[in-house]
Amino acid sequence: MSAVEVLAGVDIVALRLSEEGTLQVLLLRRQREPYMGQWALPGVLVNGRCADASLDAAAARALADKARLQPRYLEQVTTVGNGVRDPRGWSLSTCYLALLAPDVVPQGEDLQFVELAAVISGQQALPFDHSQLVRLAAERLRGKSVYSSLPLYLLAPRFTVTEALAAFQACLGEPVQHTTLRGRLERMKTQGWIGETGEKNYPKMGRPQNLLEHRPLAAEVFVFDRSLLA
Ligand SMILES: O=P(O)(O)OC[C@H]1O[C@@H](O)[C@H](O)[C@@H]1O
Repeated sequence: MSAVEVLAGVDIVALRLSEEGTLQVLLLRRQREPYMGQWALPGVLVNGRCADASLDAAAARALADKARLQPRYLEQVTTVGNGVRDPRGWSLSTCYLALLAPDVVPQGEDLQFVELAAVISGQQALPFDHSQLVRLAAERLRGKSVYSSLPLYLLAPRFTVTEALAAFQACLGEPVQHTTLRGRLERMKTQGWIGETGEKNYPKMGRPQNLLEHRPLAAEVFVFDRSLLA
C-alpha cells in the first residue's frame, strides 16, 4: 500500500439472544494476515474492486459473504479511523449493529458466537480495535432499548411477553418491570406494530402464554412515549 492510500471497510457487530437470555456476538476466524487465525468481527474492505452501491450494501455483503446469514435489523453505529488500528496503515472502519433471529446457527467452523459480556470485559480479546467497536455497538443498543422496541428484533417474529422481557433485560443489562413492558407492548398493539395471533405457546414449565406478532412499520422501531426504566 502506498503512503497516500487509506483502507476503508465495514465491520459488523452481529448479536443473537441465547436460550439462557444472554447476548452473544458473532465472530469469524480470519483467513489472512493481519491476525490470521484469530477470531474477529466479520468485515470487508470497500475500496478496491468492490461494487458495493453504499456502505449499507457493503455491510449486507459482509454478513452474506463472510457469515452466510441475513440480519433482521441493521444500523450504522459509527466510523473510526486512524493510523494504528490496522497494521497495514491508515484505515477507516464503519461499524454496523446487526440483530439476528434467536435460531440463527453458525454455518461453518470459521464462525462462532461468544458471550457479549466476555468481549466487553476483555476476557475474549479481539484484534484491530474490534473490542472497542463491540462496546460502541452494545452502548447504542442499550441506549435505544430504553425508549424503543428495538430488542424485539432479537426474537422470532412470533413471541411471548416473557420472551420480550428477556430481550429487553439482555439489551439493557438490568431488570425491567413486567407491567411496564406489558403497557408499552399494549401501546404498540393499538398502533398496529404488534398483533394478536390468537395462538398460545406451551412451555415445558408454567402456563401457556399468548403468542404476539411483531409487525414493524416503515420506521423500523416504535418509539415509546416514556422510558422503559422510568
Ligand atoms: O479482512 P480483510 O479484508 O483483510 O480486512 C478487513 C478488516 O480490516 C480492518 O481494518 C477492518 O476492521 C476489517 O475487519
